[in-house]
Amino acid sequence: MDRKELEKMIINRLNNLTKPVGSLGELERIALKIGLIQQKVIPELFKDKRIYVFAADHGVTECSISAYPREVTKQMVFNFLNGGAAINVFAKHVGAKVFVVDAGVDADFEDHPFLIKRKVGYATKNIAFGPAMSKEEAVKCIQYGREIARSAILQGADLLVVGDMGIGNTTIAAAIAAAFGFDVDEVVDIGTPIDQKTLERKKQVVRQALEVNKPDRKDAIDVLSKVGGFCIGQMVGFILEACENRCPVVVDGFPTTAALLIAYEMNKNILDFVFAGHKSKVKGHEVMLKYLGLRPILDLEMRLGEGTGAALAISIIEAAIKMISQMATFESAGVSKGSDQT
Ligand SMILES: O=C(O)c1ccc[n+]([C@@H]2O[C@H](COP(=O)([O-])O)[C@@H](O)[C@H]2O)c1
Ligand SMILES: Cc1cc2nc[nH]c2cc1C
Repeated sequence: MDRKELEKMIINRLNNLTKPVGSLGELERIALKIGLIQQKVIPELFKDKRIYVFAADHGVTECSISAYPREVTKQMVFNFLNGGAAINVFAKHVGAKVFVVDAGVDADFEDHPFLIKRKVGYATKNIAFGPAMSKEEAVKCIQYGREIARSAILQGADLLVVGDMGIGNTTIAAAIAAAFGFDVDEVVDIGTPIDQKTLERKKQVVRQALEVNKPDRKDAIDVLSKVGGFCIGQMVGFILEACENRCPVVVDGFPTTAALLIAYEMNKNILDFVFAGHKSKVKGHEVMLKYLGLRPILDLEMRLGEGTGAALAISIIEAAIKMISQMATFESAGVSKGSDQT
């Protein structure tokens, strides 16, 4: 069936459910999007929901731009694997599994069933003084991310959430946004709670990173290698591969959306498969989402990362699927149609 025809059939079903036309607002748009992804008028609930938290360290932490020390990245990886982090609690709440990817944490880890080891380095170089990584490393990151998504889908995953963990991630995300032309003042904000002086330094670091590296905004790999990170690069590949295989992806906050920006530069067709799980409290996030034309599902003033906002949004996506698949129609329930019915 062609896309236009399917879209018409889904909208027709939505309008025939026992509710005034359009009264379930965004839930109706979510149901339509999932139907188009699954190519079904009545979409199915997910059978294998997975959250992948990409962790890595950044050389830019040398510039003291975070409220927390670098070793928190490694410590939080242990916390994820032990089930004690917010993402573990929310994942359980929505019935999803959590996988942790070591994309470039400054530590070595023992094997663990939910740890995927794809270390590209122990940390990137400091973007304030030169490129974060080589072009080869950037390409490798994307390839690793693609492999992770491909194997998840082959194993049966039908909904993927992308989460991030890395001290310094909000500086890197802001540098990526600025490299694509967003105003530094618009995208540099508090990530972990820092004082005004540190915030000014963070802005200065981002400006310096752009001056020193001169990333070419038309070349996504150039942006990734110069001002990106190992976790960001793997998220780029992960998002691309999921979307190219028609698997819905839910992005989380500011760092994961910076990865989406790069992925979008590489393939402009991916957004039909992407949901913005929430709007982060970090101010640059809203600007990026507007640019991408994505409406966040939740707005809970969260700024944690790890995939937490996206994980919670799963329950809304599932409610939208249940709405279109389980509600009665005017005909089946014997309810009179109003003048708003088509
Ligand atoms: O997702 C967000 O919007 C978000 C906003 C602020 C902070 N974070 C998380 O906090 C860490 C980065 O904070 P920072 O201050 O070190 O850049 C990193 O692990 C992110 O996952 C995440
Ligand atoms: C404790 C802590 C947990 C996090 N989870 C994601 N980013 C984080 C940053 C810190 C500091």
